[in-house]
Amino acid sequence: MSYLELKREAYEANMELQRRNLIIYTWGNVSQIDRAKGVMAIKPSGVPYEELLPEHMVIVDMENNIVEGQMRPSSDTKTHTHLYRHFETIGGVTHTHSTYATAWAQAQVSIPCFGTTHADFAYGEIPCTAVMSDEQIERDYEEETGVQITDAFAGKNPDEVPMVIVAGHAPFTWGKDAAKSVYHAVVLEEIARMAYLTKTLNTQQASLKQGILEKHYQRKHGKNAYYGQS
Ligand SMILES: O=C(CO)[C@@H](O)[C@H](O)COP(=O)(O)O
Repeated sequence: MSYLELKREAYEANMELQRRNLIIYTWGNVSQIDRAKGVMAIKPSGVPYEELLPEHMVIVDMENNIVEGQMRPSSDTKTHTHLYRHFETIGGVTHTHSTYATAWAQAQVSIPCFGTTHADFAYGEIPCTAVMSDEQIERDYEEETGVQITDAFAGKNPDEVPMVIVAGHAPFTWGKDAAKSVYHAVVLEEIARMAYLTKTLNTQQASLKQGILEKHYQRKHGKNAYYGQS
């Protein structure tokens, strides 16, 4: 894929985020990697989506060096590259401050799997990362955000749970490409909203036990259903 094509795909995914109403002003960002070239295209920092153009996307290598681009890459660049270096099957990363997923992140609570809608897309709970130490924050907040995410996925398969909420911050999602990572961001926001409403209904948690929901995930993904492709 040429840099132009990579920029175009990352650009289209960023615009889909806005079309899906997951963006306020310049919040959030989407990237896509070209693993053969060892670079990603990512949204430039602080540019309103209404003014964004494909040529504004910044090409960055996995050591966070700007390879091509006139603008400063997203302030979350180091988190994106950390995820690409550690989750070797992913091709796209999305970060938003979408309301319900961010509320769970601020509450520092993992999102339980209450039903099959959630289980269609994630195996078990959607983890919330541990709270970062002051030393981590002072050292390098964005890189350490990536560390907190990969630590939260120790023993987990990122293809089975293509989403996470970062304690005190907001969600990150991923997928086989930028478009799929945006799809997972939209799904996560709806799952987070449903889970919040389920909790506020203050009913005894439904009798659906986790085992049934995890079997539901395996049944759906085992049949390689559309949403089974991460
Ligand atoms: O999480 C944050 C800031 O806390 C970012 O997502 C900003 O909301 C967007 O930053 P840029 O991508 O424009 O640098």
